[in-house]
Amino acid sequence: MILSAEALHWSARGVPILRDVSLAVAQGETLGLIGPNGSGKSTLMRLLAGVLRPDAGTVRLGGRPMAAMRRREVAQLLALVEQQAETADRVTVRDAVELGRTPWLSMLRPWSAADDAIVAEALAVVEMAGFAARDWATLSGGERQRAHIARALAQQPRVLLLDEPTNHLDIHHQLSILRLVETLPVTTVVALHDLNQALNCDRLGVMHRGRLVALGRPWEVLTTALLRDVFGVRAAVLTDPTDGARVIRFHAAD
Ligand SMILES: Nc1ncnc2c1ncn2[C@@H]1O[C@H](COP(=O)(O)OP(=O)(O)OP(=O)(O)O)[C@@H](O)[C@H]1O
Repeated sequence: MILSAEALHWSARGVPILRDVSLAVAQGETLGLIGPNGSGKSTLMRLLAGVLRPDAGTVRLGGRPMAAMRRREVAQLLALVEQQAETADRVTVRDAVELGRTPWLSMLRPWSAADDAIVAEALAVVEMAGFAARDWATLSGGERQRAHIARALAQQPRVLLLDEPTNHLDIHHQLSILRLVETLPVTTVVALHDLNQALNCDRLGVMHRGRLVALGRPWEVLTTALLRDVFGVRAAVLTDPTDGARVIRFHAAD
């Protein structure tokens, strides 16, 4: 398993936020994390990324306890794109994306043309090549989100953690980012609110009140009973006549 969590607990000022969460993500897999607002998705992402330390339990990256790894080692293997992540300094988009190369640079391995190429490629795949010289502060919310993803890609991680990556994006860019996530040769954990988009993940984990209450293949997890009990909605499954794909339509619970 490339990334795993065993019995994670995390509290904020004595209030339990995450309780007894265990999961394992296989190499190359896309695991979707879903759950209502405040259910613990972002907290779990931050624990998996090593940004937060669990009060109890262990996160392993490539089989090794993350707590025993150096920050640089973790950053060479794993990148996190947080929700509403901000870059406060006055920088260009290219500067911000170049930061993704930091874990790979050293006195013996200074910036090179290869790094320029990696940064250019990362900007291109999120359709931001034309924005490289722009001031970060002038970007729209969706352009920032795509530039943050470019920064994470420039890091060339083996594991990519994306917290609501389609937030702020128009429908074209939502679909292109999700397609990118599916096709990237990396292991991905992605928190999503759109349950129809989540259906494309290999597996889904469902957070509810700080616990992981379901984990499995999307159609096995998203039962009408779970949608009612966890999300408080009534669901109807429809079939798209153009390609036979199933989609879920949601109604307020009766
Ligand atoms: N540092 C903190 N101090 C106090 N409470 C916190 C802290 N961090 C998170 N929480 C609380 O923990 C709960 C889980 O938050 P989290 O951000 O993980 O939820 P989420 O599932 O990502 O929600 P959303 O879908 O709204 O983004 C929330 O009730 C939140 O208010």
